[in-house]
Amino acid sequence: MVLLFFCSFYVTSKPIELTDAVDELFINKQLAILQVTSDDVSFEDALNRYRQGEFSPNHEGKVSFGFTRDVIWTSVLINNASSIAIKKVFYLDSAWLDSADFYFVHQHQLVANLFTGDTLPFSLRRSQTRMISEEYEFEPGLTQVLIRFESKDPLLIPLYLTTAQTIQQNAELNHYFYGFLYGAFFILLVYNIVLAVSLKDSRYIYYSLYLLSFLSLNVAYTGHGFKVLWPENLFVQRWAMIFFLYSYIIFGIAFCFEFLKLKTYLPRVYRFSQLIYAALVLLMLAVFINADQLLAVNIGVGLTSCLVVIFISLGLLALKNGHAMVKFFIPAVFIGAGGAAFSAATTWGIIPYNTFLFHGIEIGMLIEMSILALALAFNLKEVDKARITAEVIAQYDHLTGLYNRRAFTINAAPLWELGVREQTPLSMILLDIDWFKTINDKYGHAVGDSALKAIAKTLQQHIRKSDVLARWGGEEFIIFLPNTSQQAAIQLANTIREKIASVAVFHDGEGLSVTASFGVAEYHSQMNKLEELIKLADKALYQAKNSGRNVVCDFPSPITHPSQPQEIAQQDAV
Ligand SMILES: Nc1nc2c(ncn2[C@@H]2O[C@H](COP(=O)(O)OP(=O)(O)OP(=O)(O)O)[C@@H](O)[C@H]2O)c(=O)[nH]1
Repeated sequence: MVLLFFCSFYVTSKPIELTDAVDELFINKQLAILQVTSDDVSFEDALNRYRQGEFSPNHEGKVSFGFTRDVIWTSVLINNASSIAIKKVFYLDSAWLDSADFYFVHQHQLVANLFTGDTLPFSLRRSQTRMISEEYEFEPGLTQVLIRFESKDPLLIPLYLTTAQTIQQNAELNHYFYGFLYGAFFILLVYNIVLAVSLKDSRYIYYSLYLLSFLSLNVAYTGHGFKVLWPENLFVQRWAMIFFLYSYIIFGIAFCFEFLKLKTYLPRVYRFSQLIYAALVLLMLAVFINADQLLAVNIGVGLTSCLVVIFISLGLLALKNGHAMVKFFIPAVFIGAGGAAFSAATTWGIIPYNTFLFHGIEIGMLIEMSILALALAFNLKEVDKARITAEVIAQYDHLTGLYNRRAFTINAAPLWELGVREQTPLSMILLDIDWFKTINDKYGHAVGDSALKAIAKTLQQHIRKSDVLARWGGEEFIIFLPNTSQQAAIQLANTIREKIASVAVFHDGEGLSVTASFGVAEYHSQMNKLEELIKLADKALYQAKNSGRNVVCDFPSPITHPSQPQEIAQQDAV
């Protein structure tokens, strides 16, 4: 019996020498494995089968056994060549195993059996590490450790022989890593929720939900949830990860559809979007009602691997149809969903397990989320630019490029207020092209437009930077002159009047002369509003029109000249 026992050690693997072992040793290669379909193989059966040589060596260090209802029995031999007991910890770099049951055989006796896993409330675990672990004190001599693994989640058993101190040191590094990761995700989340609320743009809402579901999924599958948020609740521990996995898929697709603006760029796919959402929600309901945890995770992880293909295909199609923002989307999802696909594939056992690949989803998603946030910020900049352009356009008259009536009021008001407060002279010139209807009727609207542009240019050339010039109406212009007396305004009006009359507007090679009539008014202390000054200038303009046109009339202050406007100069009209 003893001979058989030692022979079987020889067949499977060599013992791990504790006195030589480094602080943290990855021991999957030293495991001997028996995969059984029924879970009624007892410890004694497993030990017998080990002794009969039914366990196979795991020389390649296989970690992932994929989605299986099988039970995995593993055996590892530990030799303590010293004369004192040595404490070591079996540490699984996985947080979602249903059960990991350890049986310690020393000198042909079962000396300890320790059960752990997700089927126990977290508080009942002897070892309170986030990942599954079990501490044991190895007596001098050879100990065989048989471990039974079972899970309704992917069967992933990256097994380390380590020490409590090393776990503590690693935990600190982990705290930094997850502190950074969750901090970064949290900032992105808050930033996008604020944008979603303030801009009422559905893309930011779906982005926030996509981000939140990934964050929740990560909290669940890394074991943070079980350790901190629901340590007693086995039901939540069983279903939270699956729920968040499906939420991540559904909101990922919803965000993709919104970001790619399917309605505009891929209308054919858009027609099916409601159907796709409904199908995904129904699928989620079905897997929960069916209550088959393993099947649910299997389908979920499968869909996660498909997301990268769906995202990139739709992205390329949208790009082809002219959606410029996709230049951000494609690299982002390539990295993010690509990382998720690698994590899924390594979990599934399609590609060999590697801790970097397993955490690919976290790094990938962080990069993806940052690029997408950048894209949304870029979009914000574009929206802002468009808003500013619209605002600028709304201020100017498109034909002459001068301020319009609204912009005139906005720009003149503060100068008016300042002048009134400081009691400096303020003047207004209102001018109207003479016989403009006749010009339009006789030479056409295009010639009328050229006249308007030529006059606008003349006006611009004669005013000061501090004056406010605008197109007041159809063929009317207005100039507000701060710090200008009526006398100076009249002088300027006459200069402009003469200049307008001398500027030729061409029609079929023939130059036409255009004239304008001017009304000038000055602020006086009984005025309260800018409009009152404009009204006076308008009265003076009316007088100018009645006085034969191509003249400047002023409206003297009622204090010195109580009633009639005065004609200053007159020339023949067109
Ligand atoms: N070409 C052109 N014509 C315009 C524009 N805006 C207004 N008008 C024309 O300007 C003309 C103004 O005519 P009226 O108000 O009768 O004035 P008027 O012919 O200049 O006569 P008086 O002002 O009394 O000298 C109308 O025929 C309008 O159609 C424009 O942007 N372009």
